[in-house]
Amino acid sequence: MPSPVSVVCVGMAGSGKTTFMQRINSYLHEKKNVPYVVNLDPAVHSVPFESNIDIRDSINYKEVMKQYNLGPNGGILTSLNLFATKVDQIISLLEKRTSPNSENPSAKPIEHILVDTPGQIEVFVWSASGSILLETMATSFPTVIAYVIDTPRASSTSTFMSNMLYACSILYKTKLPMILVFNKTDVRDAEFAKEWMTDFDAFQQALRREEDSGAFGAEGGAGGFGAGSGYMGSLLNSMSLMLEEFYRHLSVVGVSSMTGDGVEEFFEAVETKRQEFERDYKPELERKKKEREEQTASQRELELGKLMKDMSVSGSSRQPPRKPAEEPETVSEAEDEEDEIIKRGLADGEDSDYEDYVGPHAGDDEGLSQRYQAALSGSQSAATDQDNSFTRNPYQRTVIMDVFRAYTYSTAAWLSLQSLPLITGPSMMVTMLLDETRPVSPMEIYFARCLGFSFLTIAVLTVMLTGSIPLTADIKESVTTEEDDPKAPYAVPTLMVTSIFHAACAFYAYTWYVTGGQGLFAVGVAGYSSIAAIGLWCMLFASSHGKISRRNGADKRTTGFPFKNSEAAKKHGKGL
Ligand SMILES: Nc1nc2c(ncn2[C@@H]2O[C@H](COP(=O)(O)OP(=O)(O)OP(=O)(O)O)[C@@H](O)[C@H]2O)c(=O)[nH]1
Repeated sequence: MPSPVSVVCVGMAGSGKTTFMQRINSYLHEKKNVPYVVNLDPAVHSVPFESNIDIRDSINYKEVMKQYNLGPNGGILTSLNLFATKVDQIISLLEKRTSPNSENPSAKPIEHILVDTPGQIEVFVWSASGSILLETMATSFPTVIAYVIDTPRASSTSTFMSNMLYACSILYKTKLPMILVFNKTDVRDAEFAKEWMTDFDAFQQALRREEDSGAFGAEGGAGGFGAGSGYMGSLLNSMSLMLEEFYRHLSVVGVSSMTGDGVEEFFEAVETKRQEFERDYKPELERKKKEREEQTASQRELELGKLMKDMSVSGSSRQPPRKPAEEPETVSEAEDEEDEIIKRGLADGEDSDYEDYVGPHAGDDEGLSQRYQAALSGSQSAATDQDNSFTRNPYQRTVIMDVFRAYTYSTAAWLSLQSLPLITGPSMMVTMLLDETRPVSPMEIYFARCLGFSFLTIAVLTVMLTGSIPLTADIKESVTTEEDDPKAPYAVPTLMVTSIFHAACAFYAYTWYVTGGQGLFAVGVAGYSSIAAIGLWCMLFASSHGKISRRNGADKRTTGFPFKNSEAAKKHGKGL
């Protein structure tokens, strides 16, 4: 099955992009070929179609303007920049939504992703964030640019040429297949434009006609700025010749977003361009992607080498700091200098400092290098795997799981510690806790032992339910607190219940300590509250319901800072 094609609509303000998007969206719905719609225009007040991803849900354009003290264009640009930081999430969401539904294999897969862009075309096409969004999209899906042109306004040779130059610049900037959509054909037929693009003489004649009638430079031949300028005429002439080659790379369709005329033709052009993308653009994109990956890998090698060298000289703290005037100017200079420092350090016998500093692994460069390699390659592969983003930072996961295990073991140890005297010497324990001197009743002994056994049971259950000690030798990988980790589904509930238990016991022991003043209760307060604190930390950082996102480390209580998106909040409130 071919992968879904992404259609990015760009065009000058008022050319009819949004109306066109609405038309192609409803056309696809009619054909029972539901598209996935993305709105990247943060400034649009309302869109006449339902968007699956809307920039306005996460970014409040007016707040951005206010907070950063920007004008409308700066506001749009900054909003796009902020949104571009989420490009990984967007692409993985698109990939997930457009992949076949395993739960419902008969459901028709999504074949089109429609993207609406801001009316300020240059803000999108010429900004870094626009490039990032487009490039990332194109590496995942065949991507086609639909450049929407206001046909009635392009009916004079000069506005037509301006539009073509703009289209040409977009083509060279994005390097993606492009379809010219002459919109509003219900007002003015696009045949003239198609003719001008294929027949140089026809354009020449139109130019001459405009010059002769003194209507040069205005739509519909009404005269205008620069009318009759001979220089402009000859410039347009030569430009039309120059653009001939460019026209050959384009598909041209006339569409009326109002009546729906030409939409079918547009989708035929999309299919042609999709095939062109697969044939001509994809290999080039993949070549570039590979090149970038190789570059990143070699850069990493270089950094690793430098890191190893840094480690080699890290013990030489007695080296005088380098003067600013001695700063190396090139990478090779810097490397030569580092080699020099290493040699000097070793000659001075400073490798003993280094050994002290690095510890037992000193000299085990290969092993160390391998460990760094593993850490670095781990972070690289995770960038493409959004849904496993918890695995993005293996170091962070290890730390979290270590604390989690420390919690479960200390819970088990603390409870076992209390259970031991209760089981082995119940009479002694009861006597210690009695205010009066009297023989201990059998009932008291029974309950004291029962309490001891209960503590021991909770201790065993805690380590088992959290998977800290797996029940089967088949579990080779360590257990996580992931919701979808089948190895320990009760890990998080056990964490919560036991943490509440510790907190309640700590409070109870505290009240007894305050009223009775017995030192044993103070020990109870210290023990229970310390473990409860670790449990709380685990609930915040290790649990799936934590307030701190394990995905990106964001604190969900302050995500609205510095500006809260009240519109999105309202929508979520309504369950939209
Ligand atoms: N007659 C006619 N009018 C159209 C057509 N398409 C759009 N319009 C009108 O053109 C105007 C601009 O349309 P929009 O869809 O808002 O244009 P846009 O490019 O999204 O505008 P910005 O978001 O401001 O850049 C509206 O008044 C539309 O009704 C069409 O095919 N025929």
